[in-house]
Amino acid sequence: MNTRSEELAPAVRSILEAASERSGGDERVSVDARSLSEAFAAAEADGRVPVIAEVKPTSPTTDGARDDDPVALAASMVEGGAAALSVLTEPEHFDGSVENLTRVREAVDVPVLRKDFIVREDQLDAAEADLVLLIARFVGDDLADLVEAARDRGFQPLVEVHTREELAAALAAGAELIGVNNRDLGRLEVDLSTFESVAPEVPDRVTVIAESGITTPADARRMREAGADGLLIGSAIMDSEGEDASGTGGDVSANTRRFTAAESEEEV
Ligand SMILES: O=P(O)(O)OC[C@@H](O)[C@@H](O)c1c[nH]c2ccccc12
Repeated sequence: MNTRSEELAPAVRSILEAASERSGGDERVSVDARSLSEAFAAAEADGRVPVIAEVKPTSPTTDGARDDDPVALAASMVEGGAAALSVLTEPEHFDGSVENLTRVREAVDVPVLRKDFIVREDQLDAAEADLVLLIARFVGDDLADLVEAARDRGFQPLVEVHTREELAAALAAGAELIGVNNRDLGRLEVDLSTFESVAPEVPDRVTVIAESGITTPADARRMREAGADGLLIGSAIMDSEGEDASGTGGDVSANTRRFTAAESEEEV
């Protein structure tokens, strides 16, 4: 593994240590995946911004945790127009679980991404999902093998990058779905100009998703103008803070709608 661990934030180092020790599934999974590109096309046809809404109970950069039922959260996200969902399965730092993912996927009919720190092939077998995240920086030279291993099982691999170098590695590994993470895993800081500088290098045939730090509808429009086919949004949708008298700040469905409706006339 080529993780350049000396450049990683301590929280991320601890996440990776835990990930390398986590066991995978006993049996190889075989999934019949729901297509992300079809889900994005359906959202576009309907005038919705294609949003992957993320069920993330907590994270190293979040204060507090949300302990609502993940299935109820997922249903609200779909009601708010989310084209797809992302479910954290990392247990130690994000309060996620494979069980949450499985229950959510059974309850909705949109594609579901498994969000975790996969570093070995057997870890792909821990759960069925439509998409799996592979983080270029953490898998290093194993990227092409993991992309292939994921496809062999029926998953659509989403390869996460943060720099142009990682983008080049993702393309060389045959990635067709690429997420540009605006969060730097070294300092854990978010900068939306990351997407703006990396996205122009992505070939048209590749689907590109802007990840992290999208907190307002204006941010969503900014990422779309920079070429995002879809947006991955967690905290701003999960947020129960900022609840106003009408309670809308904590309403996951309304929070989702703010982003899916960011390009429509009646945007609020
Ligand atoms: O909560 P945000 O800033 O909207 O970010 C969502 C998502 O991009 C973020 O959770 C994320 C991006 N890449 C990851 C890798 C692992 C865990 C989490 C992530």
